[in-house]
Amino acid sequence: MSENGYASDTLQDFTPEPADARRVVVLISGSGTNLQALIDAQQHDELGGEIVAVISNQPDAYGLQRAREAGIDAVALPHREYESREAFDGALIKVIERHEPDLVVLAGFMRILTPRFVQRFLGRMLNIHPSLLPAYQGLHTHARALADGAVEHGCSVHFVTEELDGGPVAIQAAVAIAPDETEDSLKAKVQAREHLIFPIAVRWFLEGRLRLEGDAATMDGTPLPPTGMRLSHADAAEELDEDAEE
Ligand SMILES: Nc1nc2c(c(=O)[nH]1)N[C@@H](CN(C=O)c1ccc(C(=O)N[C@@H](CCC(=O)O)C(=O)O)cc1)CN2
Ligand SMILES: NCC(=O)N[C@@H]1O[C@H](COP(=O)([O-])[O-])[C@@H](O)[C@H]1O
Repeated sequence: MSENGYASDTLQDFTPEPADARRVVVLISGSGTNLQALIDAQQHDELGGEIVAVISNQPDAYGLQRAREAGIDAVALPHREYESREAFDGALIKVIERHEPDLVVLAGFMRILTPRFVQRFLGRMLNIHPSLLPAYQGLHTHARALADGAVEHGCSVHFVTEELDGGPVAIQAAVAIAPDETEDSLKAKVQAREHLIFPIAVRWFLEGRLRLEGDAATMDGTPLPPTGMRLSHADAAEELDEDAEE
């Protein structure tokens, strides 16, 4: 019996895992600027875990080079070498599970994942999407927002579910669309925000603060609204600075 009267076997171990014990696998398809933001956060002890592997369905993705330069296991798994989406996802599951992740991160991963894959990692898989979900699910979000004459756009970090870009949102950041905005200038604005909110979302998940509970994302046990938490540029910078001071 412990001093406080509880049978020792009823006491849970509340000691959080050390940050370096929390393992992250990142899936990419391209340039990897979001991956780089995660790598940079890790190197400044702001990620709350360690990226143990980067996997790309595109063998020539520059993000694989970013991983190698950071000393991270970089794996090319060309989806075109598989006869079906299910076969590719099956191979992808095996590669991921070899690295025993606590979290799978989609950082510009451009393949729709099968229900089997999603169910395997449900609740521990986050995606960054270049719109203010639920607006503009799918592809070509910047061009669509411009074509609609939208005055606001942005990005969302969400839990991945079977519904494409329909999972519960954790964090959003918004940008204003200028009258003379181009697709390239809008993409640059949005990506600058992505590089701030994605590392924050990953860290909050690895710390156990951000979770998927049923159909809702929760933060410190409180359900989030369908559009998650809206972080301003100042909020995000402060969140990262605070961490840097710890
Ligand atoms: N089941 C899910 N799979 C994926 C999700 C999700 O929420 N549920 N998020 C996407 C990421 N994504 C947008 O954020 C996205 C990626 C890819 C596509 C898409 O249409 N892909 C095509 C191929 C396109 C190409 O190669 O350029 C396809 O897979 O046939 C839409 C949205 C990741 N997966
Ligand atoms: N629907 C998925 C999608 O469009 N994702 C988007 O791909 C880009 C990848 O850039 P990166 O490779 O430089 O991180 C990011 O802007 C991300 O929001």
